Amino acid sequence: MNQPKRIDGRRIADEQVAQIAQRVAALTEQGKRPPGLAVVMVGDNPASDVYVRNKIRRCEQAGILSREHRLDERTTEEDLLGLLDSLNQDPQIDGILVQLPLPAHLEEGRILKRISPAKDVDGFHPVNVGLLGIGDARALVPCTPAGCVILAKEVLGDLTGKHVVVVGRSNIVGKPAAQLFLAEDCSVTLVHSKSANGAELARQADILVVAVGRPQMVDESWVKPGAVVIDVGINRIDTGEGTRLVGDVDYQRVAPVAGAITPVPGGVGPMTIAGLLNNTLTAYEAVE
Ligand SMILES: Nc1nc(=O)c2c([nH]1)NC[C@@H]1CN(c3ccc(C(=O)N[C@@H](CCC(=O)O)C(=O)O)cc3)C=[N+]21
Repeated sequence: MNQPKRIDGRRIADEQVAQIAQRVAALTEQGKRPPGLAVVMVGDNPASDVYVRNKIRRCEQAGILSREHRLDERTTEEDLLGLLDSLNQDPQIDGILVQLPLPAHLEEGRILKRISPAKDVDGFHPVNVGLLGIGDARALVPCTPAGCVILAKEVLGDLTGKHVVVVGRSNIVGKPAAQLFLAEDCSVTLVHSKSANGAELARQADILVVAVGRPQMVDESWVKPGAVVIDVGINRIDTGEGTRLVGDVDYQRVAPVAGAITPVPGGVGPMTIAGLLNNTLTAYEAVE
């Protein structure tokens, strides 16, 4: 394997955004409307703020129309559902994203179900979850797991027969990542907080995907020499002299063992946004 160890998610995401921008430019040059994305944010969470700004900036780079809806922290569920209904009907809007986490008084499940599956660019609606589960190509697929697959393919090429261990079983990353790698003909193991022997299972992975939300939890004892390690975590930790972003993987300890590894930042994060733009264009193409 003649590959650099550090997988440059930012560069790969830049390439994807450039490709999306070309496809969008080809549409608008024909006089067609651009694809449109609505980002809905309730309350202000400083981390969400950064992500939402990144999303808007990337939309601009790609020529995708973006609209930001910032709602007060105390917005009622009724008002939020009303906004989603109007976005579902809006002919300029192809993709709707409700930034998570939501304030506690809003029930996430009910809200995510209100987004039209055709505009569900996060891939969180039960219809899209189901389409992904049965391997239907019409599914809008969750952006972060889609980015993980692209990064693994960037290093390994065809993934057929690879053993993927996914650490974490969330609906937004772990479970859909398992489905997407299965669709690539991988063998897939899901490891989670109740697993009896997580590190031992993880050491069998050709591709280790870590999405647990615990800073630097995975060390070299979880990694088979030469494995491809994909770190989904983004945790802000206090270093004593300011804060720093770290993943769920202890990069310093794991990098010497791994065949390739994604850094944080600059790994999976930028790929998530590229996936969002890609889904917005896919949703557009389904209606135009
Ligand atoms: N409905 C919904 N969909 C999401 O996709 C969603 C969400 N809610 N809530 C929050 C998480 C988090 N997320 C990230 C996106 C980009 C970066 C990203 O671009 N990170 C950069 C920079 C990070 C930084 O500087 O803070 C990097 O890793 O290099 C990170 C995290 C999307 N999320």
